[in-house]
Amino acid sequence: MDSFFITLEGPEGAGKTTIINMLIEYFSASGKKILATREPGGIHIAEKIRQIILDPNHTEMDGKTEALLYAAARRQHLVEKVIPALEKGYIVLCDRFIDSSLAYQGYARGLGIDNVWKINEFAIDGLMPNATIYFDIDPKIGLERINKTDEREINRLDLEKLDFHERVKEGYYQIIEKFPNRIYKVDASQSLEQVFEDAKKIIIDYVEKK
Ligand SMILES: Nc1ncnc2c1ncn2[C@@H]1O[C@H](COP(=O)(O)OP(=O)(O)OP(=O)(O)O)[C@@H](O)[C@H]1O
Ligand SMILES: Cc1cn([C@H]2C[C@H](O)[C@@H](COP(=O)(O)O)O2)c(=O)[nH]c1=O
Repeated sequence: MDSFFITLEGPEGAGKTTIINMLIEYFSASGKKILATREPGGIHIAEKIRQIILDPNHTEMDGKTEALLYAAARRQHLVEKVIPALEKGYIVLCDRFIDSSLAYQGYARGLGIDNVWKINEFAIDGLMPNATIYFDIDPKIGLERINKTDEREINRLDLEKLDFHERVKEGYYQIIEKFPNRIYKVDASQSLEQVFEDAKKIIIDYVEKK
């Protein structure tokens, strides 16, 4: 069976984690080999790097250090988990990947999309996602959602000003223009059921097309 590397992207609280869980339940029930994972994290070393990056007390973290730590976590996660799963024929659904670095560090943090692309080129060795689902949400609504729930801790990036989160969304829009054939946009302000239906259709259409 063909393997597929599919990433989910978007601003805070867009619904990626919730929808990934729904997709895993749906596709596992239909007998597909499917694996959910996340960035930064998904394996021991990358989860440790996640703790360092997202600790709300680490306010002194330099932007380039932040970008390099995300790229380091990405490298280890790819080598240890994503590539082996793809080699075994899995559909890998990954909550965030390189586009997060381009939007958050490259654009919103102001390091430059091209500069952040360069350090990530070294980390990913050409392994780009086959397809990416972008969850489009007004950052204000996304932040309201995460502030309302106890299911998730508020991290250092969540605590950035609204202006930063608005720039994250603008950054994603620039990346969508750069990769129009890879990135599929879903309106994440719809009901959870409709967002799930839209994301599921994108995956089914993509997997069947290949
Ligand atoms: N379409 C939706 N309508 C209403 N609430 C939603 C919707 N999607 C997600 N939520 C709720 O918003 C909160 C955040 O969702 P979730 O954790 O899935 O987002 P996320 O994209 O993974 O966020 P982050 O990347 O910031 O961790 C959860 O409480 C979830 O139940
Ligand atoms: C991979 C990646 C992530 N980020 C940011 C985006 C979020 O604010 C956090 C991760 O938290 P989540 O609840 O798991 O979404 O990290 C980033 O800035 N750059 C990246 O490359």
